[in-house]
Amino acid sequence: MSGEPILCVRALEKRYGARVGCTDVSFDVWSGEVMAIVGESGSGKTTLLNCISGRLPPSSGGVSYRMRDGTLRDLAELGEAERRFLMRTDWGFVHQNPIDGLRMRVSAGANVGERLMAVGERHYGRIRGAATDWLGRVEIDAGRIDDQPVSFSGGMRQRLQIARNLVTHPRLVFMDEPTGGLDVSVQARVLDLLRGLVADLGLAVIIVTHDLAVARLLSQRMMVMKSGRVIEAGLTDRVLDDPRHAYTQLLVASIPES
Ligand SMILES: Nc1ncnc2c1ncn2[C@@H]1O[C@H](COP(=O)(O)OP(=O)(O)OP(=O)(O)O)[C@@H](O)[C@H]1O
Repeated sequence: MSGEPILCVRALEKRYGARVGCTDVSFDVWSGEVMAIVGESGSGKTTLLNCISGRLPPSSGGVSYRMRDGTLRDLAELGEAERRFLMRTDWGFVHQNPIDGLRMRVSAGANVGERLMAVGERHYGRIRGAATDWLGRVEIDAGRIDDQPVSFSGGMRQRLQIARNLVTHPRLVFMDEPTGGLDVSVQARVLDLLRGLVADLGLAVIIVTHDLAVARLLSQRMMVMKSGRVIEAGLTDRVLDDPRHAYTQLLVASIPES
């Protein structure tokens, strides 16, 4: 983590009519760091993630992203084609439910290969080779390359969704409760895998989770949200070991002893 931030969020607010989704949120993210956004249901995590990933227009405030050429661009000023290109190439989005991030009726290999084709790769052998390589990296047997994800377990589907996102070497990946829908034993394996890949690839990651154990395992920094606001932010170990805000203390105290 060095140099200039890859993402800058300033005074971001999203309202749904009179209801506040999130408000007064400002932070930066650097390459190679994982930032967790934690908080209870309804605290505004998903709203914030959707605003900063360009999926939802903020009511006010802004988000800027550092392009590969080093320029910092205001997302609101990008054209639709530029925004779509970013989403296909530089960014990834891992959904809680793999069904939202995969095409369930095309093969696993095509799910991975499709993202490569979207960035201009046309050579069948190279696409197949990259898909095989990525299935291996997410610990899916290469023999399943022609199977559709409908025949996969929940954990395999999630690992396939991760491969589909990472094959284009994105620089920034958004994750919305990536292990939320999985059994505990399966969660551990997916978390382990994510941790290794994020470190290997030097990705910037913004991950939404209500699970402080997931934040502890994956993130270096975290933000705690309550009623749409960030009430505490800092290094993950500091926030979890020495929470300053009464609400964070409550959240930390409610983690079951293992
Ligand atoms: N489409 C919507 N229309 C109206 N209000 C909404 C909408 N989406 C979210 N909200 C409200 O905005 C606030 C923040 O919700 P949000 O879904 O961002 O929280 P969250 O922390 O992600 O919760 P969860 O973990 O349950 O998804 C809540 O009060 C919610 O009711």
